[in-house]
Amino acid sequence: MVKIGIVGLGTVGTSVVKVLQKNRDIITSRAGKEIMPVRAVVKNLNKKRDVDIELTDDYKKVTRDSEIDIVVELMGGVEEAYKVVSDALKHGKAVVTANKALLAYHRFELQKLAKTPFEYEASVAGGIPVIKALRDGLSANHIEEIQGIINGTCNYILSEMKKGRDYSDVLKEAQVLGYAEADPTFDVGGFDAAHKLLILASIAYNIDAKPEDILIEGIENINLVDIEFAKEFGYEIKLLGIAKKDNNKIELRVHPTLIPQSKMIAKVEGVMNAVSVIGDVVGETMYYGPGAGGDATASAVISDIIEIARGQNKPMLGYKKPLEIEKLTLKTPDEIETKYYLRIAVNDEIGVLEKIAHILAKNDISIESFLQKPRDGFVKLLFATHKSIEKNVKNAIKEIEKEKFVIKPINYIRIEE
Ligand SMILES: NC(=O)C1=CN([C@@H]2O[C@H](COP(=O)(O)OP(=O)(O)OC[C@H]3O[C@@H](n4cnc5c(N)ncnc54)[C@H](OP(=O)(O)O)[C@@H]3O)[C@@H](O)[C@H]2O)C=CC1
Ligand SMILES: N[C@@H](CC=O)C(=O)O
Ligand code: NA
Repeated sequence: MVKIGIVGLGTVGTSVVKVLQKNRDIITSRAGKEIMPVRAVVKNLNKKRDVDIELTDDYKKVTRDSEIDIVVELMGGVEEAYKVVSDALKHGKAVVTANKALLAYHRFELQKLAKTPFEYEASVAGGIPVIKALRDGLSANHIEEIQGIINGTCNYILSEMKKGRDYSDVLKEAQVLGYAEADPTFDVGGFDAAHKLLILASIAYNIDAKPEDILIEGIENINLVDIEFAKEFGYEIKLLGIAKKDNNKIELRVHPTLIPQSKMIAKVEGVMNAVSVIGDVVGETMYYGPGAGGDATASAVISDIIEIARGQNKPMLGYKKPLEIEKLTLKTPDEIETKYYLRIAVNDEIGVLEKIAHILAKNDISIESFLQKPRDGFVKLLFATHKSIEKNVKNAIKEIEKEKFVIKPINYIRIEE
């Protein structure tokens, strides 16, 4: 028998206990042993629970109990969770976690500390086994690129906004459905997707970067005008996490992105996630499934528990020896190169277009297409650029915004084709 202690009995923890019971037959056969949840750590002992399990509010009763084999961390947060997980590792426990925020900051320290198995499938794209795909299935490949919809809450919000629904109503619904983080600004601000991207990048490239090192933009400023423009021009707007290798450099970024409707990833709706991984040997592979929610996440957490119960012990990030190839360096956000959509609201005056075109050209930005939409008393100018450098685009935006004919801050969305 394998005994587990669960730290955190919220959306995911409760589902883990329920699924271990509901699917006990198949889980026991696959693990070769019975898996028994013996105790759960919670913050509030007085809260009513949906599952019957011994409770404590002292995590050491799990991390230091000699009877417990695996500590499953499902409490969230960074420093408190780090304390719990490192205590478990120091006391010889195997660890399973769904906590991407913890891993975004501490994965390399935890890797050093872990002498016992450490699994984290649920931390990226919920129920999709993308960590196992990248760490195991694609381990013969140099990874060229990863692109993914890796936040279920944002994809749900963007999908519902297309139906004309209000942003804040949909966000509230995502919280009720158990998709959102305890603090939903992590979702809509792009930080949760960034945490996941950093985890994927560590497996793909062994790169140790922190959220502060990369470009992160959320969906808070996306509005119906952008969504309608996207539709009209054959694009969908998705929050993407992107990792791209460019010689010995790597770019990591999270931002709302215009994607042609014909692309598979553009068709991913609601809470579903999708991750495309391009390997130099295999070519493009794609993984699709539910990215958030109690049961989908529990499916991934329990797959890790089964793997440990079977006696498997793999290197945490997938590397048994130091890299033989040259270490990649991280591009600064300013160095990123992609296409951009700019929406500029201006007074309807002679010479405006010429002035804007001049500023763009001066900053080495070439226009791919252009559209002008008259509105009551002003004009909306929509530009799509050819590939341009982020720093030049930001400079051009600043310069154009200084012009008196510009009546609102300029909106921009990056394009991936
Ligand atoms: N929800 C989802 O779809 C997914 C979530 N995740 C990750 O899984 C983890 C759990 O998420 P979720 O279940 O949604 O979160 P919830 O907020 O629903 O649950 C958190 C649980 O942890 C307990 N807890 C929080 N802080 C402490 C503490 N200091 N000491 C003891 N217990 C504590 C809470 O106790 P109490 O009940 O008493 O308040 C609660 O039971 C997070 O890391 C999240 O990012 C990953 C993939 C998907
Ligand atoms: N809040 C996250 C939960 C899963 O990781 C999301 O919405 O994707
Ligand atoms: Na996963």
